[in-house]
Amino acid sequence: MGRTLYDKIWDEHVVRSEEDGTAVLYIDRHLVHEVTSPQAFEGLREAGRKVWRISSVVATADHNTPTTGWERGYDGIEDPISKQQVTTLDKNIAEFGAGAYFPFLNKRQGIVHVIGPEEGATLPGMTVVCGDSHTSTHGAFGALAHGIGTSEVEHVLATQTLLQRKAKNLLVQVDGKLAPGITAKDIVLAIIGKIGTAGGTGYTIEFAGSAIRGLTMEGRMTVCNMAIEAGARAGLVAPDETTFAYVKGKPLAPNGVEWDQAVTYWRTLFSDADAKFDAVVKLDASQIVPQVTWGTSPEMVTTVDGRVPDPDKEKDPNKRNAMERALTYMGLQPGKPMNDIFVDKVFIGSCTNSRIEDLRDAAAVVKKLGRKVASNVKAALVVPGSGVVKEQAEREGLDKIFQAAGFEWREPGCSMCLAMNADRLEPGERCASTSNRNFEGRQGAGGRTHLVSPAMAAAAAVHGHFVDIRAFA
Ligand SMILES: CC(C)[C@H](C(=O)O)[C@@H](O)C(=O)O
Ligand code: SF4
Repeated sequence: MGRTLYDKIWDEHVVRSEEDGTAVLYIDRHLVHEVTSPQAFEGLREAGRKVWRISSVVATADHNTPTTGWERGYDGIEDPISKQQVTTLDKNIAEFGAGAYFPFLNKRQGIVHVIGPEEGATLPGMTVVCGDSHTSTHGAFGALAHGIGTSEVEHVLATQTLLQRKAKNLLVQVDGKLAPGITAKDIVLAIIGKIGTAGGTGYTIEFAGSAIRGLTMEGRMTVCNMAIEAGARAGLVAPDETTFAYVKGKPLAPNGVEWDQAVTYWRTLFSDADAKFDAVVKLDASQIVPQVTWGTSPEMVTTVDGRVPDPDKEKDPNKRNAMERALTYMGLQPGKPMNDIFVDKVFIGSCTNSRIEDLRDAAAVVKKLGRKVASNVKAALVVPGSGVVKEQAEREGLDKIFQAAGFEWREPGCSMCLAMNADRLEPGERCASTSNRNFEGRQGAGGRTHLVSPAMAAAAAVHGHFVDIRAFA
């Protein structure tokens, strides 16, 4: 019988299977950041163990790094705990080693899920892990990428393997042509709106169909990034010419004869025509409208031309309660048109949407509208995902477009995606954000997050409220 892409990568990496279904998987790439690695390195130290395969480790500091004040060096990290996390990673890498390390202030530093692919550290067919739930991002390359916990980080460092149970196969098939202005972010929010945040629980999702094929690598990464918000630990897109073109020439990618051999293998990485999926979900891309979340979970999402839903119309009492609570937290009334929601801050960044294409999308909207950030918007941040993205954007003059319109052009990092550094929302502040999570307090205690695409965030910044970008896309 045919195998799915997931089955193929899984089979290729099983070192040993137990009768109860657990398997020992070999791990090819281990991405490391400062939040989930300190105890893992400490564990190795205490046990007197070394890292099994140093070259597999690619590390960076991203969650706790500030996005301003880099000229002050480490003194620019105001918060002592943040500073300690960043310097602890420096020390651990100095002691244990890494295949590549991009520390704070390094030109190639950035969000771990942006720099992995950018450095060619993420390749098709690999098993990739990181102590971070959004490791699913790397599945865009046809790599089996799992987020893991700190104790598993230690286990992988020490043994190069991970204990896993095989998930079921879910195919999410998105066919058809997207309307102008509709992006990968809208696709994935629409998927989550349809299947819910538990829809992918217990599955590895393969995203397929002509609309997924038509996405760039940046777009595919946006989709796979949010597979975890759909409940799946891993998302996949089969590698193809778009993938190979992106990977070719990246610093850690194979070259010469090894490149040819790699591509020959990568071309075998697809789900066979007779492969069996445990579940299939289909979406028509042409029907997807710009998405905006209204609540405190990514599944609480609607279209920009829609209205805040009414809990009274929900029959399921649990759902009704969750909706009521979300609306209270978000300070929204049922029935309010989404495009009447005014925002206090705008955040364009995060491992979902901080790559060059995302910044181009946002800048294009700013340029087209020819307006400045609206007076009710206290701050509009543009935070490139890495130093490499930042440099590329500056070469293209995107920084000038943003700055001329009143946006702040920042240094790379996780920034306002989560309140672990200086960038955050104040209680009650409402934000149009290109990130991936909108639960209570995510961007700062009492902060209110609306998840949108970069183009939608840029349009909200200059209008001061959500607008349907299809009107000028
Ligand atoms: C800090 C880290 C462990 C966390 C994650 O696992 O995803 C963070 O990146 C997030 O997005 O919430
Ligand atoms: S950008 Fe946000 S979602 Fe991504 S790794 Fe950083 S904190 Fe997590």
